Amino acid sequence: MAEKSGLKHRNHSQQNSENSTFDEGEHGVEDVPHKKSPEEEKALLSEEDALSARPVQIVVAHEDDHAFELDEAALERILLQEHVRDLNVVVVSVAGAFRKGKSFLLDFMLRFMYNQTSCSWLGGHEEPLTGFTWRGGCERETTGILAWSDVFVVDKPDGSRLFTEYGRLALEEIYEKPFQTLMFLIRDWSYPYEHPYGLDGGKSFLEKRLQVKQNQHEELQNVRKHIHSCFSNIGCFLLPHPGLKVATNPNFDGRLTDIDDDFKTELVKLVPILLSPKNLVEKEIGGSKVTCRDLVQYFKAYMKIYQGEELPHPKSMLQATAEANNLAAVAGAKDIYNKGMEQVCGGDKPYMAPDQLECGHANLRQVAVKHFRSVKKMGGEDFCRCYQEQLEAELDEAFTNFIKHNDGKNIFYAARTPATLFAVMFAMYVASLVTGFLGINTVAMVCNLIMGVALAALCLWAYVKYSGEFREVGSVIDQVAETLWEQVGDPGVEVRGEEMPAARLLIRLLCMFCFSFAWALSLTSISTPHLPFNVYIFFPAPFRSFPFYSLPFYFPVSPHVPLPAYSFSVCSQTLSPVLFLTYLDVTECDSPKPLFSLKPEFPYQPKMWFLICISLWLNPDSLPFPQKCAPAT
Ligand SMILES: Nc1nc2c(ncn2[C@@H]2O[C@H](COP(=O)(O)OP(=O)(O)OP(=O)(O)O)[C@@H](O)[C@H]2O)c(=O)[nH]1
Repeated sequence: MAEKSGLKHRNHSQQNSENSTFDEGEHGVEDVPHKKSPEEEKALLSEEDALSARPVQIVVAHEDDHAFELDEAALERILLQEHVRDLNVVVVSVAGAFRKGKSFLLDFMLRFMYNQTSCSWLGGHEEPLTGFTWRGGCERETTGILAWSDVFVVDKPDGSRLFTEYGRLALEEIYEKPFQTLMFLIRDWSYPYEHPYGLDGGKSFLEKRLQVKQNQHEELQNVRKHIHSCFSNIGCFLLPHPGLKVATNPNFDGRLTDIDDDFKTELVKLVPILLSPKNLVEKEIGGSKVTCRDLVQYFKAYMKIYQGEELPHPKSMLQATAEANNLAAVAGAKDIYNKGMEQVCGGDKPYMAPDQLECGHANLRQVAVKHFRSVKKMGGEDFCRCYQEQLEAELDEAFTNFIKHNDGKNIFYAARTPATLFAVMFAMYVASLVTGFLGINTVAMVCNLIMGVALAALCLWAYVKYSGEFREVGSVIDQVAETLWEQVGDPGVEVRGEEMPAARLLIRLLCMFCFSFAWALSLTSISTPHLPFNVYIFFPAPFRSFPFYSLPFYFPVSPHVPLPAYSFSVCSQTLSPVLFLTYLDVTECDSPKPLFSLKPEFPYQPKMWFLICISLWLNPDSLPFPQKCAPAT
């Protein structure tokens, strides 16, 4: 294979090399996919487009280690453009040994594609030839494979009834032939008196050359016998010599005035034979038309088998074709699924219920798999089943991304991380209080430490969300919180006969804590200053007149008595979650005080009431309703 490099420029510094012929050879392949749709035809045909378009290196040849590398991104930029990727592709390749004038010919083909509606597509007499880089001299110019960056969109005529009928009858035959059209182009043809220039002369010449003779080497005989069974259509074109200026003048830049008339006359016949819409042949592999998107898969598959030092075995080529064939069907089916899902829950669609999303996924998955199965593929049933499994796995993976995307639109989902971190902080706070109270200071310290870490994580997370920086750190925090949520959420905890995940319970408790704390702060307190430390017990307003108010607070408050001993519920069973906050202030008193005093100490706290509102909103059924309360005696 060979070559095209550099952008649109030309090097005329070297002289043209010795005469050579166009033929199929082991060197040089340059591919130009072609297409057209009516709306875009005009735009595409404009000269401006031609100026912005350029050759793109899609296969890079590493000459040192004799390896080829596919530039997937470059190929995808060309073939996966929105307006062409699903259209059937026509591939026009010019292959031949180096220095044979492939780029030169391709540049005339480009002129035709950009100006095919005009009869003077060949160009101005003094106009230098541009497009693929070409030059004179004996050193090779192009390496690897280049493709033209513009994909031409062409409306193929339907053809006459006869043509379709022929196509139908020939279908079976075409299916069996792996390749479509092969055109031998013989340049510098010097014997027009034996075989005239052009297609007819080429045909008679080729027939003679492809005759099988007994005295030929067996291998030559085999090539001649098999070539017709490989290609649906074989042709030959005899092109005259372009003239001495083309071949020997180092300053020749492709202008028509320097090219012989005979050559130009035949060129004007040759290019439309190859490129006029009615002559274009859509690429078919295994009997199915290949789209631009499929072509990407074929490139990838074939490049894999060309990695080795040796030419690939025909069997591995067939396998690569079957592989690419299936991969192309997978890509097509995935595209159907993705487009469908975009309609269902795309970026501009609002959050949707998970079960509806699941339902949409199930339907589209079925459609995609059906499409995959309906596409004609090579490799047999077992081979195809592997790819169907791959497709199903990829669709399921895509679905998990759609779920994430959908969840991202749910503001409550977004609040999961801070809620989890907040719950951790709260749990650690309570644990440190209890363990500290019990004198297990090491554990209390660890709990405090975890609380500090959770707080730091919460602040960091808030910063990441606000600034959009350190997103990786943010996603790690999200992941840890998610895991915690799932881990804690898994084991169900029964609360009032209701199965409740532990995470939800934790949040519920948190709400209750906020509520009670806020409530208590705004109410009456009792202090017990006769003790070595103050004890504040806050009662909600509705219970202010209850008899136990007058009880002497003579609790054996000591660091060895667990905190829950000081907490008590006065509500009936129906309102069990009512929580009275016992707040212990362990600062020592300076002087002896009366046994206890009853005084409204805390001013009204607006912020706390705000918290109550939030608690109510988040979890209304966990809140106490004092008016219904039947206090315990
Ligand atoms: N004799 C002759 N020379 C030609 C013909 N067509 C092009 N040339 C000349 O051949 C030389 C090589 O042309 P290129 O188009 O660069 O050839 P290429 O096959 O692309 O070469 P590489 O990029 O090295 O593979 C140039 O000087 C052309 O002017 C032809 O039909 N006959």
